[in-house]
Amino acid sequence: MSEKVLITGVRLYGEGEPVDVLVGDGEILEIGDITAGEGTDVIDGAGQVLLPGFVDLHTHLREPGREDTETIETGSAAAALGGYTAVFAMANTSPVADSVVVTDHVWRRGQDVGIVDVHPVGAVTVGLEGKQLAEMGTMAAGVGNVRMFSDDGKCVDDPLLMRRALEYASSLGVLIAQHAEEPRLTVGAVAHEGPNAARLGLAGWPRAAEESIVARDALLARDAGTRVHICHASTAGTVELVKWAKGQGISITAEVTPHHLLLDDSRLATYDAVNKVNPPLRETSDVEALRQGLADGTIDCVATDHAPHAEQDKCCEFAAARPGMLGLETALSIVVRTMVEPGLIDWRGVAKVMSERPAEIVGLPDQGRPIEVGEPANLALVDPDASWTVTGPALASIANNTPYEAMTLPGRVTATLLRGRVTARDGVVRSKTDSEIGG
Ligand SMILES: NC(=O)N[C@@H](CC(=O)O)C(=O)O
Ligand SMILES: [Zn+2]
Ligand SMILES: [Zn+2]
Repeated sequence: MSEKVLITGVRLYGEGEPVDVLVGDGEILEIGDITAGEGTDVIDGAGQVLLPGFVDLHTHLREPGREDTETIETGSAAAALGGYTAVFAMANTSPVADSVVVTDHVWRRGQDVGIVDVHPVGAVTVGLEGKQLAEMGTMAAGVGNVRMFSDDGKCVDDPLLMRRALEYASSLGVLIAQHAEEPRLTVGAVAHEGPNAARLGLAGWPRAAEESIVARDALLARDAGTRVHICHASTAGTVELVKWAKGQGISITAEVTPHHLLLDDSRLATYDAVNKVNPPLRETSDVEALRQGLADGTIDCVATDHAPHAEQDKCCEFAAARPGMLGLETALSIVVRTMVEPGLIDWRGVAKVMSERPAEIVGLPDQGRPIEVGEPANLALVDPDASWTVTGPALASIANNTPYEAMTLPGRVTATLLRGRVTARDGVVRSKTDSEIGG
């Protein structure tokens, strides 16, 4: 019944001789020298690299509540165009995803759209208020099968509450992801605390606000015997602390965003709030440490922290603007620029940090799988030699707040397959009903 797709002359993980890959019934059926059968959809993979579909542990889709900036549908389109086959939608929506009603809605809506698996992230605390634990067990037991909990946007700063959350997570077998920001150290803060912020007269967000929570949570995870996941690591000190904790045998994982791998706080000189993000863009020494940490495995994976914001929430005074930037469609290209081009990782490494490790961290059995016969056909096809120029309005997201406006970036996702179905191809999204979305 389902259509077969044949990707011809492609190099798996960018390695070895080109092969043909036949996909059908949601699986990889055959790898080798294959002649297309009648009715088979053929994708010319010559010169291209085949990778497992990407998994984003950190996405903001804004539905419910801010559908003027992104919906599950438009965010799914952006994800498919970016090579993603699964994304985790953070809980800081309105209403907050702190109940099974909301988390199940997000899952169902994602499945209805059907172009990427949208996994709901449940809130750790009711209303993200940091006072009372949300009903994690009920959310985990829902249709949405919530396996990650986070108050992202806010830090679970109360150490006792964080300790309890980790204990519950342990018995439920779910992951707690922490937005590490000691709020007492970031009152009014809008930019990385350093010479640039001082010169520009912007209130500083010190590295210690992040690092003190990372250190504390590593110790809490040690005592609870549970894993803690650190969202959007942004400082050299965080890399050192995660390395230390792993060395102690503590169960800790960490992600880095594409923007923290590329950009630094020298961008703030224009006062353009497109560069405002939490945690803030840091210094070149931090960028370098994050790249090294990702290359050596201290930092486990790349996560976009895709954060759409409306024009009126960005085009205002720097201090008043909302933090966050788009990331789904540009992530692969930024990883190519910051990690592949300088020789820090190869395509096998891209598969690891954008697909395999995130799938493992959160326990998704059908994602980040090897490209082998019998495995689920969740795939991203990448043209390593392509380059493209980013413009906000051309992205599938409703919001336009990309920090890469007018930049020409290397590497482009040319096709994405979710369970054997082509969800994006040559910049066009294919919904379940084959109508076009976004663009
Ligand atoms: N990263 C951001 O600057 N903003 C995120 C929240 C968050 O990830 O902390 C958002 O929801 O807009
Ligand atoms: Zn955050
Ligand atoms: Zn976030």
